[in-house]
Amino acid sequence: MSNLPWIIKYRPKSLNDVENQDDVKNSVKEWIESWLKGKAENRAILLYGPPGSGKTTIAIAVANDYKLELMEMNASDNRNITAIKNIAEKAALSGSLFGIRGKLIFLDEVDGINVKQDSGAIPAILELIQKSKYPIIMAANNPWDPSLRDLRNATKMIEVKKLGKYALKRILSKICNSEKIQCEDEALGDIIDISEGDARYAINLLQSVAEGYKKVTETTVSEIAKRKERELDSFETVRNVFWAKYVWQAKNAVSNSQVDYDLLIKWFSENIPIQYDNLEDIWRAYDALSRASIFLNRAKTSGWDLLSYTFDLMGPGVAMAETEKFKQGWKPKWKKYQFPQVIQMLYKSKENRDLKNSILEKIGKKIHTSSDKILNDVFPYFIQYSKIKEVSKNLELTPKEQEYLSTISGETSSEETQTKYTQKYSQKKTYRRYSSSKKKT
Ligand SMILES: Nc1ncnc2c1ncn2[C@@H]1O[C@H](COP(=O)(O)OP(=O)(O)OP(=O)(O)O)[C@@H](O)[C@H]1O
Repeated sequence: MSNLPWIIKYRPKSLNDVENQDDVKNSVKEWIESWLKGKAENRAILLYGPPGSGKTTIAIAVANDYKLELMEMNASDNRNITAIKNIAEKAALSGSLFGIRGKLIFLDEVDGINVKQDSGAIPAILELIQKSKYPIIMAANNPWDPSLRDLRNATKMIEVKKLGKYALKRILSKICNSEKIQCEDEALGDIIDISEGDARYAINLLQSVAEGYKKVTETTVSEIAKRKERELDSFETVRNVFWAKYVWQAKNAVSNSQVDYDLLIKWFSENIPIQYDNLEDIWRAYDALSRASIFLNRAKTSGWDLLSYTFDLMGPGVAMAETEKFKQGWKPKWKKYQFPQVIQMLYKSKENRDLKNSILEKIGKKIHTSSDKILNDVFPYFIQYSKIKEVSKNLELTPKEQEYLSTISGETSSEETQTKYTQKYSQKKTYRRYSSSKKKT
């Protein structure tokens, strides 16, 4: 349970728990009750409104309240068209027989249907609406595309407005209480402002701050919000891919990402073993990622049209590596993602290089010699024989430079230092041999 994303853990089970949206709840209740009595004017309803306003939540709550089995499907995934046709066939035949639990069909994201690619999708849904003996709820963010005209005409349209500040505050405060986390009022206010009425975004942000910092304060929220451009986008891309249930979701996540492609590969590489537990899933995900990397390199040299293969492999390839995803009842697992270690190491080594150069410069100034000469002729002996405390004062070394010196010298016995140096030196030689042999070939 603790691994569940909060948007799932705290999704209202009943319409009574859905915050605000009273008009929507009343219209939906009225419609479903008339449906169940066989008196509905409209065979389907279309809930439309901005992301995270509660459309899916309302559909799930209706199914729970009226004890209907929810058949949820994403309309914009073209693999589902055949499934929709099958449901249309079955739904036409079965009907709600006495004693058999009724069903509620939920078609999400009907505005994501690519009419050019899936010309059969809208007719299949229209047929489903006509034939179905079960009620149908559809959801869309933007239902006003001309291609959706027939769907609009075949349904009762219900607008779901974005959530107001008070409703969001109640949702977030309840979560803070249940999770027993310290949440400052002002910090919740900031999360609400940033989220602009999107409950999913607000809850995800709250979870990121709470898991990252334990306390939800104005400072910790602004830390995460400040990093949004730089880091959260990587976190979000990775999360959206791992949580994608459909191929198109995973592909959208990578193709809309602001993160540099090479960097994104490193993010996935770091987090695949964190997200997936099954060894075979991990193997499949790395296999796809390594191919994504090959295509990225080819795209750089042979032409950027190859980039779409990188997207396919890095997004859907990694996302669909998890076999559990294809089973009934799969839910995404919340994992705490990690910044790529390899980049941290690069930062660290750059920082170390800068420290070393500045020490070389300081020694050079004292003995009037170039940094290059110091590096080759003086530095090895300097580390081995000098007393860091003494030279630090003389050279006016900063605390970081002193720390660097003591780390590389290890403040060890000269014998140990010498062994270290010999090893380092022979590594350097090996590297030189390797690079010169590479040049020759
Ligand atoms: N009115 C609400 N009351 C309580 N929680 C809500 C409400 N609306 C949304 N939420 C929370 O926000 C999460 C996201 O909402 P939901 O998935 O229903 O949005 P949506 O409108 O279907 O979004 P999208 O258009 O992106 O599919 C839910 O899991 C739920 O936890």
